[in-house]
Amino acid sequence: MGTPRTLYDKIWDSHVVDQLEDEAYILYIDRHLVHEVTSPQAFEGLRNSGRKVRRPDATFAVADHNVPTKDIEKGITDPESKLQVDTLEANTAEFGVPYFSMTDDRRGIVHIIGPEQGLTLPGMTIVCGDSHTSTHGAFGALAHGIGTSEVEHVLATQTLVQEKAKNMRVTVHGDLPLGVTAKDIALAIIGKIGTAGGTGHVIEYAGDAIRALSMEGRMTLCNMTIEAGARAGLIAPDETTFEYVKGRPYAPKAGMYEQAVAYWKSLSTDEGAHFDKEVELDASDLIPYVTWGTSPEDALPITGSVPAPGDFADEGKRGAAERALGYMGLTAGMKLTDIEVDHVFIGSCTNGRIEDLREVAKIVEGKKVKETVNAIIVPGSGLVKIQAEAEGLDKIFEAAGFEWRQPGCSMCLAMNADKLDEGDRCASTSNRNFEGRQGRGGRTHLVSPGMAAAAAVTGRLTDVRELM
Ligand SMILES: CC(C)[C@H](C(=O)O)[C@@H](O)C(=O)O
Ligand code: SF4
Repeated sequence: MGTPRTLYDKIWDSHVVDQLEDEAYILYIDRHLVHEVTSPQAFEGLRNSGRKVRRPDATFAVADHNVPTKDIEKGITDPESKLQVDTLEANTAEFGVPYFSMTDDRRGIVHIIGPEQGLTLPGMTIVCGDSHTSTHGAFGALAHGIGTSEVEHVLATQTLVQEKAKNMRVTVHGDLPLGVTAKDIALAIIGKIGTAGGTGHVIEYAGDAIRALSMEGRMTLCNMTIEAGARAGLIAPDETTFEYVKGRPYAPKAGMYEQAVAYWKSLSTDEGAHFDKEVELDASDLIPYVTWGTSPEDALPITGSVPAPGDFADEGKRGAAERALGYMGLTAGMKLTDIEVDHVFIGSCTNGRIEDLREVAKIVEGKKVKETVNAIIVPGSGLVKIQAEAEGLDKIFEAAGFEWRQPGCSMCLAMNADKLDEGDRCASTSNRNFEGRQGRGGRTHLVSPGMAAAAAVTGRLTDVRELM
């Protein structure tokens, strides 16, 4: 028996190809996901040096950030967006990289289609030129974002130079109360440890509340791990994971699947393995969360009030709070439930999956979106859209007054036509509430899908439990 190892240690050890000097290692990459924003210079670099893509079969591309969510049949009108998507299409054709085009039903946000297609599997190393690659850690894969020069390196060599991160464990005990979701767990954790709380670490999530989460919920939680500053998030694979993966287009087929499961079962942290940092939470203490400021750590239970700068002991935090209150147009002390919204955005790689849409449908069925609110629902992929329509969810949404769109990143970061205007206030199921994130001067409150649905109906931030 060797030293007990964490799940992160195990995946790391099985992918180290070589050690360079100091702390730098060459890590083998099993899956490389590519989108249009961070890949153009990488392909250009390959072309300039006359290199090929080393493993096109381990690479997969899709356009998501710049795609319109309306009238996609008419193509992209914005010239910059069109150029980026056309460039990805041309590069994938030239280098032989598999690609779902803008008219393919299987397209969507890269972090939604990876799992959906079975491209994301337990024990893998997965990278993408995108910070929310942490999403795939929900499968017990070591998954993280990389920069464009690293995208080129991985395309050329199928390896990445990395330093090993430290181990951190976040344990969530107990059962989640009614109306509380994975999104609330994520916001509660970031509210507690801050956006630098995970810096230099890979976070493994453990505990009964995590085990009870669906794959969708686990993806939501791992997605937001990057907002806690960590390199990656991990959840050990279990029966929930194996069931989800089974039968997916790129997953191991019968025979191979059983062998794979036998291996995946070894992917958990050994008893007594060392964690450099431990955080514990009790799920039964949680209620629905919302952010009031311009950082994901500005998260509070919906029953709370907007804080005053003086509430923060740290001088830097006081200054940040003052600026955030100004930008958000909020007064210290006001109740969070008195904040009125004029937009609701439901979608993104955080909460654009089928389970999220079912949650929304449950809340809004038979109700109306408040007339002052502009509410859009953007499925995370074409397959999520098809599934939702097969279940009649689109009819429920449209009857309530939501706009039902085509898949893409959309108003999560406003690289396409879906944007907030100056001063607009939005309850959003996405992951970032930075200044200008959803459009210049736009104000974002991060919430779960149920909370977004509740805000759409009442026109203000609302405790979803009142509508259940
Ligand atoms: C455009 C892309 C590089 C970016 C990221 O890395 O996360 C985007 O997806 C985001 O969510 O801000
Ligand atoms: S949905 Fe948002 S967070 Fe996710 S990849 Fe797209 S822009 Fe980034």
